[in-house]
Amino acid sequence: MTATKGLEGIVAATSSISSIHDGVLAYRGINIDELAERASYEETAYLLWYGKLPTKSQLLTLQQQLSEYAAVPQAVLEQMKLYPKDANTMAVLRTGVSALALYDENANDISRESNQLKAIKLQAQLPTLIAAYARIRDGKEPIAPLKDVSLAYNFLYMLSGEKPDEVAVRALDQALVLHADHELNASTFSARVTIATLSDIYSGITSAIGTLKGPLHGGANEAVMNMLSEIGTLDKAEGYIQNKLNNREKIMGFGHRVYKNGDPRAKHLQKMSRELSVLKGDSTLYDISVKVEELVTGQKGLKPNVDFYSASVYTLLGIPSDLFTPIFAISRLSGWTAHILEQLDDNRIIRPRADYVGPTNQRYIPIDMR
Ligand SMILES: CC(=O)SCCNC(=O)CCNC(=O)[C@H](O)C(C)(C)COP(=O)(O)OP(=O)(O)OC[C@H]1O[C@@H](n2cnc3c(N)ncnc32)[C@H](O)[C@@H]1OP(=O)(O)O
Ligand SMILES: O=C([O-])CC(=O)C(=O)O
Repeated sequence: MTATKGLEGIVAATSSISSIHDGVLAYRGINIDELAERASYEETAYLLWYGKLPTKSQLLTLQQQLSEYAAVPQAVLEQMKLYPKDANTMAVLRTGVSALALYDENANDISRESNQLKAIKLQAQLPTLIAAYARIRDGKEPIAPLKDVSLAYNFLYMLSGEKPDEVAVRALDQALVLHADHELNASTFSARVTIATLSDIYSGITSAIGTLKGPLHGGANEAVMNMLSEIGTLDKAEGYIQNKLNNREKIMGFGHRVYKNGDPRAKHLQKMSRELSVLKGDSTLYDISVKVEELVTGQKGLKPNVDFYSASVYTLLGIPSDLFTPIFAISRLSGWTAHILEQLDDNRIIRPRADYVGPTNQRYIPIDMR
């Protein structure tokens, strides 16, 4: 038995949810470029869950369900008020989702019907949880979700209490479409591993949130923003990046396990970043990002991944950087839960082997002889 570090190149599941072939990402066979331009996040979530695009009435039903379930139990909000105000927002989300399970009497029902409904409920509740904590830690009261608005609209509204503008809603909606699923990425894999033991969906999602949190995965979008803030001005970009590369440090938002010739989602986020900069009349962040890309791609051949331009997009939307990875979770929730349903449809416990390389033929030494 020989191990492959990081399971690179290992095919660990069959799936019909999303595919990456020759650098093309597709959800249920539809190219992400087309979905990014034309689909709403709600349509995308439906597509991931049910395998086909919704009809008008199916979409309406989903939108009504998302509205109906968006409120979170008051007890969970009260607990959030007791969390430290400087808690890591992904830790808050992980704990919040875990708490939601305590108030769901069907939490441990793993039938397909119940899991599908819980997937919709979690999709509806995640934005509410995140927006509530963002306000609580700023000393404000959470804002109740609106009915009959899109998920992107509701999230922006619950953050500020103000009607978000159309451009911001469309930009966030498109970012959510782009992040919704990505084959067997680390967090999806951890959700599948958890659920394959026949554990409940909340456990699967808390595993996934914990996995997404790391800076080599979803946490990279916040790390990109920290880097752009440290750079500060365009003239400092070159020295900053050169110094990191000389020290063999990783540049966040670059590289990918699967894409070696570029991430097909990055161009959409770059375009969005450029357009939002123009609207804001300040292109500092965008210009620094482009310069960083030029340097990193030029010197290392590494291309930006989905996290790189999302950092400037979210900042230009006025969103604080510690909400970037939670926003990624809002979007990936549809992918995670689609994979959970798929795993349970044809389940087998996921249990690979390890190539043991430690000492052998050792004896027990009594404690007073060690
Ligand atoms: C949503 C997502 O999860 S997208 C990924 C988000 N993560 C990041 O942006 C973090 C930065 N990127 C990385 O750490 C990596 O590229 C990963 C984690 C995405 C992929 O990791 P792997 O597939 O294991 O790539 P691996 O680490 O083998 O990279 C190959 C080489 O490129 C280098 N490299 C990879 N990414 C970077 C980077 N961002 N900056 C500098 N060098 C890099 C590695 O150091 C390695 O060099 P070496 O061969 O001299 O040791
Ligand atoms: O697939 C991966 O390894 C990382 C990921 O989640 C993505 O790129 O969306």
